Amino acid sequence: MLDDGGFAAIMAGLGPWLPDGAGMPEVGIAVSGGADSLCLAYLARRWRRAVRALIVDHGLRPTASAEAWLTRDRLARLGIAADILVLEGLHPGPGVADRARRARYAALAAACRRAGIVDLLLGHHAGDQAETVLMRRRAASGPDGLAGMAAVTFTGDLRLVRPLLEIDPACLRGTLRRAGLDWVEDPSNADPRAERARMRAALSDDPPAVRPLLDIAWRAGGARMARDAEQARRLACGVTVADGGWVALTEDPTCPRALAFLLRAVSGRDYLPPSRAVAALCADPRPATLAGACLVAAGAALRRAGLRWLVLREEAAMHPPVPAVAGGLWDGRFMLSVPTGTDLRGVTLGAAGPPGRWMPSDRASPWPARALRTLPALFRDGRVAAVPAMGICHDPALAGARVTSMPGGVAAEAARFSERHRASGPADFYPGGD
Ligand SMILES: Nc1ncnc2c1ncn2[C@@H]1O[C@H](COP(=O)(O)OP(=O)(O)OP(=O)(O)O)[C@@H](O)[C@H]1O
Repeated sequence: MLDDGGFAAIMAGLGPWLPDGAGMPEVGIAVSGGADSLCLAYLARRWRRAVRALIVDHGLRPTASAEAWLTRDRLARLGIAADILVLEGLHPGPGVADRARRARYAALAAACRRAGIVDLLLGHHAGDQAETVLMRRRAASGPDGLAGMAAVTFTGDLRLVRPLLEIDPACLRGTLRRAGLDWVEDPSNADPRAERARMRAALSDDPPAVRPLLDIAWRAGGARMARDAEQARRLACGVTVADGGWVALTEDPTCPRALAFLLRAVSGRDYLPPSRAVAALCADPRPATLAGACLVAAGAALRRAGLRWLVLREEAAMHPPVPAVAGGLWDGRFMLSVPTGTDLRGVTLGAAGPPGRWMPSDRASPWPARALRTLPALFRDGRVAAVPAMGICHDPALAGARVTSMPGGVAAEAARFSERHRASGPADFYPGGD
C-alpha cells in the first residue's frame, strides 16, 4: 500500500512543482487505464487538485476505444478531468510496440503543449525499471543503458516525472483495491513473444532479483547525472554567442541535451531536435569534422572550424527574403530596427550569401564563409546593401539600420543556456543516485 503521505514525500523529492489550487496550472498524468497509471492518478489527485489525465487510444485493439472511455469515467469519479487522444494510422505488425510508444509520446507531448502542461507524470514502477535493467544487461548495454529510466527527464518544454520507480506493482494494486477501484488489464502485457513480458515472468519467478537490479540503475544513473552535469557546465563555459546568430564552442559537444539546446537556439525553432540524431553525433562527432559534412538537425548544423565547433543555421532551412519594414522579423530570429524616416522602399531582408559579394576585400573576419553567408543582410535591387552585424553598409540611406536577435532569439537563448548550465547541469535526475 502506498498512502498519501508516502506519495507526497516522493513528490517533494521530485519538485519543484507549480502552485496548486483551482485554476492553477495543471500537472498532467499519462493514464493507460492499467493498474499502475490509474493508481498514480488516484494518488496524484489526492496530492494536488490541479491535475489532468491524458489517455491515449492507440486504436490497435477492438476494445481500445471502449477502455479509454471507461477509464475516463473512472477518472471523472475521482474528480480528474481527462482528455482522450485518439491515434490514427497505427497498424499491427512488426515493431508495433515501438511505433505505438513513439506515437504515444508524440501525442502526449503535443497535448501537454496545447494545455500548457509542463510536468507529465508516468506510471512506470519498480518492476518496469528492473525489467529495463535486465534487458539492457542482457544486451550488454554500457553504464548509461544500465541507468534504466530516470525519475525526471527534461525534454525541452516538458518534464517527464516517474514517481513510482521504487514502488512494487503489487503495492499499487493493493492501493487501488483498498480504495475500491477497478482497472483495465491489457493482454499484450503478458504476451510471451514480447521480450519485456519474458523478463517480467523471469522476475516474478525470482523476486529477490529485483532489488539488486534497481540498485544497479540508481548507481549507474547517479554516475550519468554527475557526468552530464559536468559536461554541460564545461560546454557552457566555452560558449561564445555571435551577434550574427551562431554559437562557437571550445569544448567537444559530448552532452546531447546541451547540444540539442544550442541547436534549437540557433535554429530559432520551438522544439528540440530529435534526440537520437543528437545523441549519435555526440557519441561520434567525426562526421561533422569532415570537410563539407555536418550534422543537420531541425534547422541547425554542427561543424568543425579549426579548434572550435560551430553551431550554425542550416542555410537550406533559412527563410526566403522578406520586404524590409521597421520592427519586421526575418527567419524567426532577427528583428530590423531603423531610424525614423528611413526609406525602405524596394529593400528586402534576407541571408547575406557568399561574403565575396559584399565583404570589402581589405576586411578579414574570424568566422568562416559558411557562417558569414547566414548573416542577416539588407538588399536593394537584388544587391547586398548592408550587413549590420558586420558593420558593413554600402548604401548611406541604410546607415542607421540594425538587425538584432529577437527576444528569445539565438543570443538570448544561448546566453540563458550558458548561465543556467554554468551553475548546474541539465541532467536526467536519479534521486537514488550517488
Ligand atoms: N495508452 C496510454 N495512454 C496514456 N498513457 C499511457 C498509455 N500507455 C502507457 N502510458 C503511460 O506510460 C506508462 C508506462 O507504460 P507501460 O506500457 O509500461 O504501461 P502499461 O503497462 O501499458 O499500463 P500501466 O502502467 O498503466 O499499467 C504508463 O504507466 C502510463 O503512465
